Amino acid sequence: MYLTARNVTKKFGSFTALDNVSISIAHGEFVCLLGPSGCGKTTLLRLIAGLADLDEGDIRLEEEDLSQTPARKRGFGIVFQSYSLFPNMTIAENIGYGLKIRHTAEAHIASRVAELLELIKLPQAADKFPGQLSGGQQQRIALARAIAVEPRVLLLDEPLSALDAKVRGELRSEISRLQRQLGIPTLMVTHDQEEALALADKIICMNQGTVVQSGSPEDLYNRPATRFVADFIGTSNLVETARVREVQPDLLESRPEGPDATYVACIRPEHIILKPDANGRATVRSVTFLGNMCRIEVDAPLGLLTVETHGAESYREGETVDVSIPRKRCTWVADDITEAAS
Ligand SMILES: Nc1ncnc2c1ncn2[C@@H]1O[C@H](COP(=O)(O)OP(=O)(O)OP(=O)(O)O)[C@@H](O)[C@H]1O
Repeated sequence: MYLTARNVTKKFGSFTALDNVSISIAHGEFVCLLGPSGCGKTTLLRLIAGLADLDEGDIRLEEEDLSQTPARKRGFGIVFQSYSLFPNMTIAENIGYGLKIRHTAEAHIASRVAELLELIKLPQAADKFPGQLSGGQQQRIALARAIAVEPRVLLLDEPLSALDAKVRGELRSEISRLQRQLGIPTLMVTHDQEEALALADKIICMNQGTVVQSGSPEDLYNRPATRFVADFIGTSNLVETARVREVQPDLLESRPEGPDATYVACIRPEHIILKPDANGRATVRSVTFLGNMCRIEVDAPLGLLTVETHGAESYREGETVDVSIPRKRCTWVADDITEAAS
């Protein structure tokens, strides 16, 4: 592994913000730290950046212990949520800043800045000031400034969250393209699961100061380990074991051993098959048209289910339908919420 954080613990007074967290990033990998507000993502990023000290554990870059290396010597590029450009410097001066403080020759700075402006598709912006650019453009400049010095790792802290939806989508593609093109190992903090699914090679899902699951976007979506992950990433229908046993016992075949309270069935909305059926045992409660699909709430023997359909079939509120769930589409997840409560 290229960058590792091992058994990292960080406390603020008596509050444990990170509890024995371990993560790793491989060469060229794009890793997202994903989790709800307050779970410790930013704290972990700041420790890796060297902007705060950890209480226990270590952070290594290719086995080199970084504990005594100050932030500016780590050779990392950082982009924050707020664009944090220097308002009184031109765009060219902003991008070249890191090179200038490293005493790079002026001619080299100028050519590197021009190259980066091309790369981020803002070749005309060199002599402008940050205030003359849109939020999305400023964030691209912040990105160019971070990569100007050829960082060993790129750290992104919610870089898209201050932007409106359309610009966010564009910049998301831009970040993805740049990261792949340059191959810089990247760690991005986000609370937006869609963003993490779209960008990451690996998602590290966190909750309450711990890592709850990490893996590829496909792994986390298709094989969530816990109720928390199933709920946080995408939409899930979660059904208690006892209810499954009563209504559709064949779904129990893939269930790991354990008392009823330890696992719940997780069924994704797109895996439920609806059929119009006057004698069906389920009733459509609501239908929401979302353009490329319909989201339908159905009162079914398994409970209130959310179903997504892409088909031509349309449904009306109050209509009786048949609901079926293919056995292999049911995943069993650990009921961490029950465990925590008991
Ligand atoms: N300097 C600090 N002093 C005291 N508590 C802090 C400090 N920094 C962070 N915390 C607490 O540690 C917890 C984790 O904060 P952190 O900013 O890492 O969360 P986050 O997952 O990045 O959330 P968000 O998405 O809201 O930024 C929070 O409960 C926060 O209040």
